[in-house]
Amino acid sequence: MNGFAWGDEGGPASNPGKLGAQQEPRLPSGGLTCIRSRDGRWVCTVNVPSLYLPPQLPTTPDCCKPHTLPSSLTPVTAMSTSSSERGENNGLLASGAGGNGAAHNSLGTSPEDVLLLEAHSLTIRDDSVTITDRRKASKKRDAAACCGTVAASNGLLDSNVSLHSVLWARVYIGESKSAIQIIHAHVQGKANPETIAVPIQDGDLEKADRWVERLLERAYEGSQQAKRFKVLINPHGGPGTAEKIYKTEIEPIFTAASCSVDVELTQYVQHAIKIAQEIDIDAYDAIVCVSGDGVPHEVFNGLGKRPDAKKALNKLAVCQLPGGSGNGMCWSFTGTDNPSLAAVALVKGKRTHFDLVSVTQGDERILSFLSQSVGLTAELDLGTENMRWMGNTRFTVGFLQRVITERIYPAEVYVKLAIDNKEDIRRHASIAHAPPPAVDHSEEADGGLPPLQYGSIKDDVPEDWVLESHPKMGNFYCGNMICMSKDIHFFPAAKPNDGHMDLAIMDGDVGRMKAVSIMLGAETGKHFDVPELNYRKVLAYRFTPKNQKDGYISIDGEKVPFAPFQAEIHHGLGMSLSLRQNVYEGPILT
Ligand SMILES: Nc1ncnc2c1ncn2[C@@H]1O[C@H](COP(=O)(O)OP(=O)(O)OP(=O)(O)O)[C@@H](O)[C@H]1O
Repeated sequence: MNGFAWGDEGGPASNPGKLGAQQEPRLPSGGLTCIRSRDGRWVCTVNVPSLYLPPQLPTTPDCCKPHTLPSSLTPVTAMSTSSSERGENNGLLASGAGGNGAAHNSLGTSPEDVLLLEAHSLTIRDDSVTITDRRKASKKRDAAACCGTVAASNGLLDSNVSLHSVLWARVYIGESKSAIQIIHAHVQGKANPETIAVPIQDGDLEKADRWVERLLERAYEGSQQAKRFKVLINPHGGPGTAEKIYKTEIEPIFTAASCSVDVELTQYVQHAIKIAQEIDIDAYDAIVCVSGDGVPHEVFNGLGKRPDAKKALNKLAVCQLPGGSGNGMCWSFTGTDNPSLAAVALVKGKRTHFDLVSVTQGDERILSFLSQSVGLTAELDLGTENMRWMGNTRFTVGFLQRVITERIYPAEVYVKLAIDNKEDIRRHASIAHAPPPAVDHSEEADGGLPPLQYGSIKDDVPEDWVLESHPKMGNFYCGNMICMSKDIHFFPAAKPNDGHMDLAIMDGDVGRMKAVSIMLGAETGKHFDVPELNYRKVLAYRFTPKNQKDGYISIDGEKVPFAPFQAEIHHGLGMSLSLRQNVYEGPILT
């Protein structure tokens, strides 16, 4: 064992009594060894597993014989991490992506992860990169080795940046000075690009180049570097602030990450359909909609109208950054509606297939990526337009207004069931990896949209579909994504690419308190267990309104005629970028 040491005149504060009488090393449960030195001071070492140890180092500091501790072997517990990286990041940077590099660091780093310069050492760790001032560090270590004084203070390491927040790195060659520049997202409420510059000598340029390449590889593991974005901004989306949000919060992140951007404002309703129909799919990696859910809905449908629809839907990731009031897609894939944090998630995002749904109504075939709803939810989507200025709050106010009336929306529903009980759904949701896409999504795949497996609304209902009468239906809600808007994880069992739609039906007469508790439970996914919520996984369904002349039907938040419609899933037909591959961000069903 070995480690850093610190001294204290009175012995370790946490355990002075036990250690006071001992001259022999003891090993308390925390992996700490404390001995009293000749001058009466207590010196403690943190025990680090032997994997840390360079063979030439003794197991305890050899008094007055200073040695150099390679920075790659610096005990991880000694690292300092800025408060912003620890938690003020809306959960995004602190996830598996590693907000606190120190806590997650593992024991080994390979030689190419370490760059030793004259004054600094730079080390790529499991989920962070550390930059150490070697002179400062070695002075402190020498002092510790000789005198048993402080070496494990925060001053030992100068910078520790999570790999997730590394946006770019380069070797900058100036006329008189050269430097490695590490551009990272510094998070304080929002993410701001900041540059760390580490001076390098001319003789180090080659190895610096190699190290920078290695850093970018590690920082972008599983993800493409320097993505090419077609950005569509709806200047009228949500509260009408999308353009400003893009300029102030999103563009700086894209620029810092060396992404190329081609920005276009949508000019009119359905403009995004035309753009997606005509876009050169080889020129971009993703279409990023800074908008509500309406623009990505149009983009999917524009891509779906192309003769090479399948290829286009596979090639181009379609993403949303928050420019609307719900921003369900942004929440589901990035876990936030903070524009700059979501932008970091896209820049570092991993390609994830996800399921799309074909909805047929009359002669139309519409692609749906988010949800179809009738009753309460549709009213919230479409009947609260006059409250758009409230942003996300309009859904809460709208809900409270409507739940009082306990309205019902009678309907007849045919379903093609996949999983029909909550226990099995829970089990399904706990499977970590999604099955592979059921359709051919290879780059070579060509042709328009996949054919409808169950026919359209104009065809007879297939024989194995189950007929359900819902004379008191209050809410019909079918979705593909876990999160519909902030704090509404209505489909906690949804997975991006499981080939199922999640269908939730609730009667209108369950009682106001029950309805409120279901909506409140959606924050954590607890509503899933409420018996009054009928939750199934389905492959297809047909919805027919009964005994009503008019009402709202919402497809991805867009109003369609109040008439029968039919829906079926297309396994993994769509593509997006997600913080974690094949995973939605949100509560996990336990
Ligand atoms: N320049 C424009 N003028 C008018 N309408 C537009 C314009 N650009 C896009 N639209 C339309 O705005 C509609 C809504 O778009 P979007 O989803 O971005 O915002 P939203 O509906 O306000 O968002 P949310 O549903 O989250 O409140 C879409 O149908 C789109 O066609």
